[in-house]
Amino acid sequence: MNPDDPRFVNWAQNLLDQDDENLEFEESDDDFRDEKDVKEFSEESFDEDYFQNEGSSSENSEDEPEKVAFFQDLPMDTSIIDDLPSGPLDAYRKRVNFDWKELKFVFERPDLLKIKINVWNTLEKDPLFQRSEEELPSEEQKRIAALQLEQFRKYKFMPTNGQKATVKERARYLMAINEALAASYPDVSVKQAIGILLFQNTLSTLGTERHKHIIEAIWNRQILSALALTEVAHGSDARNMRTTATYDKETEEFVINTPDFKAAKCWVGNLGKTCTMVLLFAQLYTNGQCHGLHAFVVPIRDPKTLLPYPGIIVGDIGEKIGLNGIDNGFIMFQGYRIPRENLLNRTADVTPDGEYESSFSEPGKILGAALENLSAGRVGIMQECANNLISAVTIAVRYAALRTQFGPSTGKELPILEYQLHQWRLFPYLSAAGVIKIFVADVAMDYLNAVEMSNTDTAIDNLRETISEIHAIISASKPLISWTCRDAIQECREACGGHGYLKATRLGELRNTVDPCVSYEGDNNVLVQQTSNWLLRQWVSVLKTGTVQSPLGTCSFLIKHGEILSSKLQLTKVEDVKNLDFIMDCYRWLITYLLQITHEKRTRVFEATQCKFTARNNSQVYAAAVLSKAYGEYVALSYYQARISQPKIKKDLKFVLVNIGLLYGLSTLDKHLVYLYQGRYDNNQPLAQLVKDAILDLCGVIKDFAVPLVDSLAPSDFVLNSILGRADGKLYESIQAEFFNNPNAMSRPKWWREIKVDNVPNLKITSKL
Ligand SMILES: Cc1cc2nc3c(=O)[nH]c(=O)nc-3n(C[C@H](O)[C@H](O)[C@H](O)COP(=O)(O)OP(=O)(O)OC[C@H]3O[C@@H](n4cnc5c(N)ncnc54)[C@H](O)[C@@H]3O)c2cc1C
Repeated sequence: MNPDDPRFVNWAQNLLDQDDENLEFEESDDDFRDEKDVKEFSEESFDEDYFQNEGSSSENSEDEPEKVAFFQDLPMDTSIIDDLPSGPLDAYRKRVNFDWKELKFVFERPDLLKIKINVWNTLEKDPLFQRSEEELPSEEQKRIAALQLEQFRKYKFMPTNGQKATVKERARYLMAINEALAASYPDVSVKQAIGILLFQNTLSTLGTERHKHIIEAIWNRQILSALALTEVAHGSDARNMRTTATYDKETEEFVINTPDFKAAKCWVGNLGKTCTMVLLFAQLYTNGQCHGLHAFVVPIRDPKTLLPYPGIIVGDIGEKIGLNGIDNGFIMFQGYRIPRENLLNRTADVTPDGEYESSFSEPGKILGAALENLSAGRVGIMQECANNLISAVTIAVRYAALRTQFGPSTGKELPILEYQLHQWRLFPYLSAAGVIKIFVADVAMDYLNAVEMSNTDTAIDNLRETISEIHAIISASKPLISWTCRDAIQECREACGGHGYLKATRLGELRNTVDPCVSYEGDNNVLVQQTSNWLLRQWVSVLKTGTVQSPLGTCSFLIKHGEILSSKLQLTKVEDVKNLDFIMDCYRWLITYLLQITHEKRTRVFEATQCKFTARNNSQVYAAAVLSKAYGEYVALSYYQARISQPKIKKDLKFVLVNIGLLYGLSTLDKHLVYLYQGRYDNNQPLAQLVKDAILDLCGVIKDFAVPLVDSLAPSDFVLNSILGRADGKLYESIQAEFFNNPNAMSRPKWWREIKVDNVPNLKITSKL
């Protein structure tokens, strides 16, 4: 395998289970299904307890495993970070004693930051990556993004020690390179993710020896691909997709057909204009029998001419709300033939004479491959959204520190950052940015560990349970983070007032880039159901056997469910709630309570309808959906708490980290208070009031370090690319430059004659002198 092999991202699209057979709320181990379903690499592999083995259930202690900070021992050379230019933001920067560069190394692993800085410095100098002043037509955006991708592929960003590093470390380096690209050129990053990284990853996990030459061609820059799952009439519901690949034993080929327009593959990135090959998901038929969705490599355009081959109708879907550098396309096949070998056959194959054969020997490895296929792209989205969230809050906080409005007396205006209402709007998102940045970095390592474990030949305890738990974590986290980022960007736009609406702030681009993240790689509202189903299985297990399968410890507390649900709050003062342990206790109670009411509701609906499908669907609102959200927040906070508890973190930095952890925790908990009252956890204590008082106290504390905090989170000005977010604080200078220098700012419009009014009385003011 190529040493640059990125085993970290995948675009295996949304093989989401919506089957009524798939409801596991009562019995979790008597509903095994046949092997076929697993081999289709659907989320169902996780949704069902195929691999649940009673003997291997981990009887966890309530103590959660220690999550080790993995980079505190790396050399922290702050000289790799440029100093910030002096300017009006210094007034806030001088309020703190901590070194913002040292804080940056809590948020970013030094070696990964170095890689990212190298990417950004290289792109900043490259003429092809200079940004246009004007809005370009979408065709031109596509041309430039395609050229930029070609150029990006030529750079060697992998550090020299990368060749010697483990597969997991190389994957982490590649994630950093991709993160750097996504933060600065999202269109190019998505094109690369789909066209190269995810394609290569799927070939590695679902393909075999016979596909190695295709992987080599990818690395030799001879192929750009697309991943085609979604159809016009079906996205989340992959099982009902209707594109077929029917085996013809006479010619030893598959014949691909699109029955009608509703079954056309669509929204597929790179498909519109640029890719030459497609990774196609189609229903496999042999001898008249359907074997479900399988993956095929399908050449669609002649690489020399970029013209489609006969038997294909392919095109671009047209202009989108954003990301117009990407050519999202549609495709229909009319009796289109591909060789038998183009089936990705790691888990099932078709013999030359048309027999369907499955190989089901290593379920742990297959589940690991499924995790890699389904989750890699989601982890990429989590990183991308974390960085976009940081960009948005950086712009809004720097603007708020510079923008003055009103004041206690004439001539004494206050920066809007000083207003409590403004702090309350922005700081929960600023805190979320810090918490999520750390959470994503650490959960990505756990994800890579699980993938690595599934690729080793030695038997590993709890591997299946670990993989299922990682899948549950990611299925809650991708929605949590993309929704948080979406909401944050809108609040930041509004927090910058009218100027925030200028294109040159970049808030609009950020908004449009993050927007589809809630839909692709698993629609958020569908994806969170994976998490609640996993949690419900743990709940059933704990009720029946007193055990849970939670090797990472994210729900091992359920073993004490009785004690948790009977506990009551004892609160007297605001300091009682300004405590991370208190917040974590509240979350443990909340998750346990939500599990109880969700399970009761699901059981009630099932008893009334005898339909698992209805029971699952009618226990989402005010139950399973909230449960997944609360679990996602809890997991994010527990990773964060584990990291900031590292003794090596300096006291002054810890002060910042603890306060933002508290604000994030309390402001998310604030939205769930109704459940804490409904379940009588508060026992008539003044919980709501104390939480609100604490939030406002924390806003007042964070105000004084908000600017250096964003300095430690923010990328360089080149990456941020916002006239309101510049590190030098030259706010009005950059607004003036934008007004004065925008193309045609002061020229008379070419079409002035069309609006000219004749016979206007002479109203010109003339001087009396
Ligand atoms: C910018 C962009 C790029 C994309 N790139 C690709 C690509 O490269 N390749 C590819 O194959 N696809 C791609 N897609 C498609 C994307 O993967 C799908 O849009 C996504 O899977 C959602 O499917 P859908 O659009 O059919 O929505 P649907 O599944 O029809 O969902 C519509 C709405 O119904 C809700 N819903 C559905 N089922 C349920 C349920 N059981 N309970 C409650 N609510 C439900 C969903 O939450 C959603 O809000 C892309 C999409 C976008 C926007």
